[in-house]
Amino acid sequence: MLYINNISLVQFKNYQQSTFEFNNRIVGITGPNGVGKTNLLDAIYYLCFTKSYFTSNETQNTQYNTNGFRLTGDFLKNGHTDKVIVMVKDGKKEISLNDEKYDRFSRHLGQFPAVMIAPDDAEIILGGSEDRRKWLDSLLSQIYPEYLDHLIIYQKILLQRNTLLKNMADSPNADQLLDIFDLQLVMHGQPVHDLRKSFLASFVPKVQQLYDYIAGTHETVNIQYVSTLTEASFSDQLNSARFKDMQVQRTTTGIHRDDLLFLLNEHPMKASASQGQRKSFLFALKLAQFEVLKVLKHLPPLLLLDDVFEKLDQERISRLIKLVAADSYGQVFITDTHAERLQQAFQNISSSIQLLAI
Ligand SMILES: Nc1ncnc2c1ncn2[C@@H]1O[C@H](COP(=O)(O)OP(=O)(O)OP(=O)(O)O)[C@@H](O)[C@H]1O
Repeated sequence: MLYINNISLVQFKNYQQSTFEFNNRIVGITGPNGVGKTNLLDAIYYLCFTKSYFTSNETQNTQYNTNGFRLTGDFLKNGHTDKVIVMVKDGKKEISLNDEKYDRFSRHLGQFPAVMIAPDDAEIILGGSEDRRKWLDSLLSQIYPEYLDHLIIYQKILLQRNTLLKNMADSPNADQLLDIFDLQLVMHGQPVHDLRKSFLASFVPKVQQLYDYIAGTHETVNIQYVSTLTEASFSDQLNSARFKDMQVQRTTTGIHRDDLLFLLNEHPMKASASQGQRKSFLFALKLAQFEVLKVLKHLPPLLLLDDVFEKLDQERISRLIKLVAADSYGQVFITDTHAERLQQAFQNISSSIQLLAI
């Protein structure tokens, strides 16, 4: 099991200096709008992921008019206590586990798995292809370490290739260089494509199952993987697009253009699904992600649920609460402006909840 027992926040967003003790598997965080409920969830997320869920700009995480923040959390993982400390000062970040500093933060990733579900996640459906790739990349990087390695190299080569395309006139051996870049793009892009494809094929049935449960009815959901690499071999595509790439001065084909098409009853969700249906789908997507991580990490991740009650009808809320209260889930944090609503929802299923009023 994975639990966080307590957390201390110093100069993190609106928290000057606060400590919270968590003594239950289900923790409700309540209080009026703007009091810092989401910020507290984000602080927990930060300790697990070495970054905020919402922004990579540390100035936004640091309390106004201060030059840094500190987060400390005591985790209980399979019977052992682990202390994680994050310190950000004057733009410099240090992270330690049990007083040992990390030289690479990526080593921390996956040790304390967590899944956040927040209202801004709607961007995964409504935003651009970049939002969907970001979600998929973050998930697959946690599952397959080699995925992140390929992706980082691919992006580096892509940048170099695009720079070359912009400076063709100054590069006498541009064609040879492009040949080398293309080989490397294929070498690192193809495995990313293959992992995205095989993962989604096994992931969609899980999402469908969870969607049906939350919605309480069957509506077909699907995730189509849209990639130029499915149409022809990547190296052929790079070859045939080379002239065009030179004209537009960027790489027009490859996994950096991939997208996911979310469908509800075979119609694009972005255009036709209601807000409640979209939200139910996002829950299904994130809870399927939770299940995948749980199997892989051999323990249930922390589940951080922000503003879950908005836009869901009573029936869907009840089913969701019943699901996350089940023993197969680990520690769950839920924010809500209404303490009574939260308490009632868990009382209805005879589940205990710690209510933390901020
Ligand atoms: N860097 C910062 N320094 C100080 N305060 C900040 C900083 N960033 C955000 N805040 C404050 O944090 C508050 C927002 O907190 P948060 O989003 O956690 O609220 P919430 O309780 O989740 O609200 P809601 O119920 O509306 O979702 C705002 O009052 C905002 O002014």
